[in-house]
Amino acid sequence: MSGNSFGQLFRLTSYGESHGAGLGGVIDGCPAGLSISEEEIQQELDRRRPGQGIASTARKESDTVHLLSGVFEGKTTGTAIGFHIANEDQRSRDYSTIQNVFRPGHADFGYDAKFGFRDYRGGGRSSGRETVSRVVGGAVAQAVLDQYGISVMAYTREIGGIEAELADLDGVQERPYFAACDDVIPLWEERIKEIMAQGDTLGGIVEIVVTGVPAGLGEPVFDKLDARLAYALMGVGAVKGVEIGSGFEAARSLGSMNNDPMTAEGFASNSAGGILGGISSGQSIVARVAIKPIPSIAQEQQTVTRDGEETTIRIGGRHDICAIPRVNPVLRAMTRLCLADMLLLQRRNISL
Ligand SMILES: Cc1cc2nc3c(=O)[nH]c(=O)nc-3n(C[C@H](O)[C@H](O)[C@H](O)COP(=O)(O)O)c2cc1C
Ligand SMILES: C=C(O[C@@H]1CC(C(=O)O)=C[C@@H](OP(=O)(O)O)[C@H]1O)C(=O)O
Repeated sequence: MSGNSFGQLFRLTSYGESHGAGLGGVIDGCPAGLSISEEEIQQELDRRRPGQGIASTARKESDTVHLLSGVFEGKTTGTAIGFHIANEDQRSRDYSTIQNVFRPGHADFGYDAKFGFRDYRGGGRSSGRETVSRVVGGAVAQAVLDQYGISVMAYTREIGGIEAELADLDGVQERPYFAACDDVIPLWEERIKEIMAQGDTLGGIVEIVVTGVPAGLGEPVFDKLDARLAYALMGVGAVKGVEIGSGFEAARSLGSMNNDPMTAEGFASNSAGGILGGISSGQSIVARVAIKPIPSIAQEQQTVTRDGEETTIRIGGRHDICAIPRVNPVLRAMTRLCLADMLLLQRRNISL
């Protein structure tokens, strides 16, 4: 266990740091003969790319993916798929201000406690930039999901406590709210600008909806589909909570309200979020992900040095105001990776 890989049969191993030469990965276990379009992978990367939209870091990267192996004439060959994304705008400067000081809310203290050493050029390995590799992995995983007609949406439900009106969302097939950098709704835009002017940052809630998952996918114990999905999503930086279906609201509900009545036409509601007993019910899978405010704020904060001396820090550099919406394609990618892996595990045991 190195902590750099995700998945059992469909496995992504990633490498790279925010201010190193670049980032990339190897995808193992992808079946042969699946159509892969480099343009589609790039489109997904473009949704996560820094330097676009009001909530984004000013760092400019093209995030151009180079497929190195495992794809020939547009199809997977069944061998390892290697890919690389070069860093182009590191502008690695003098990081001495954070070299020996822990940034509150960031990964510095934890990394130092574990390794006794860290790459202090920006976020290093803990930077949100690490998520480029997940987006490529997820785009390839979608080729497995395409065989089943499964699609995964990730869109914003809430920014800084302001909810998207449900009326806006109901009945809309594509739910684009702040799923890309330029479709922010006015109330959120206002809030982001206001908070940015205060040198502060924001969090929010992203909802994931998966359609087309056949009933019967998952495992009855330990590797339950909901457990694996929560694991996949919690492994993304800045994620502090995952709920499936009615989630935490279920704790305040009643059995008579929370149960999904069953009719000859199917389930009458979806409090379960599409998963019963760790196995898909055939309904849409619904998960909500809580994203914390970006830890790097422009205000002065209380902290300590690596020697334990009290000090203050004001963080400079190029930072997001909110990880949303750049995190949305990352969460979609993790959902895709999780489902592709579960489908291959299931295919090995039972035909679906
Ligand atoms: C897409 C994305 C972008 C992020 N951008 C920033 C950023 O610009 N500045 C920052 O301090 N943290 C940013 N974060 C959050 C940190 O990476 C994260 O809080 C840190 O690694 C600590 O991990 P934790 O929050 O899961 O404990 C970003 C995270 C993601 C997923
Ligand atoms: C560059 C990206 O976002 C970065 C995410 C990030 C962090 O701490 O998570 C901090 C900033 O970069 P640095 O590592 O230089 O401090 C952001 O600019 C990206 O996502 O591509």
